[in-house]
Amino acid sequence: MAVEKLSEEERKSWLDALDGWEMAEGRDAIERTFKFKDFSEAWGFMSRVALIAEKHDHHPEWSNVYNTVEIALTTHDADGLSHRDVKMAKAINAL
Ligand SMILES: C[C@H](O)[C@H](O)[C@H]1CNC2=NC(N)=NC(=O)C2=N1
Repeated sequence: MAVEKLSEEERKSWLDALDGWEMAEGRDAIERTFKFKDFSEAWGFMSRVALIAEKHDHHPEWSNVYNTVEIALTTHDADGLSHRDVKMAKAINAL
């Protein structure tokens, strides 16, 4: 299903407002690193993100090493950033 990429205007206003997320190097994606006390807390967070991802039908690219979770958001159906990524980043930040 095709989705529109974010326009220049939308990028300026929306991406700035996303606490902690940065543009990825060399690709049209946003990234954020989350640190937790230990693996159990990191995994708990990932479980909650997984439920949000299913609800939004929008899935993160991510990795976990012990207490650290790295998340990249991009829209495969748009081959770049779309409003879906902004929505998802906001929902993750609200956890
Ligand atoms: C069929 C299904 O709705 C699509 O494949 C969804 C699933 N999750 C997705 N996740 C992400 N990150 N990008 C997508 O384009 C995407 N598309």
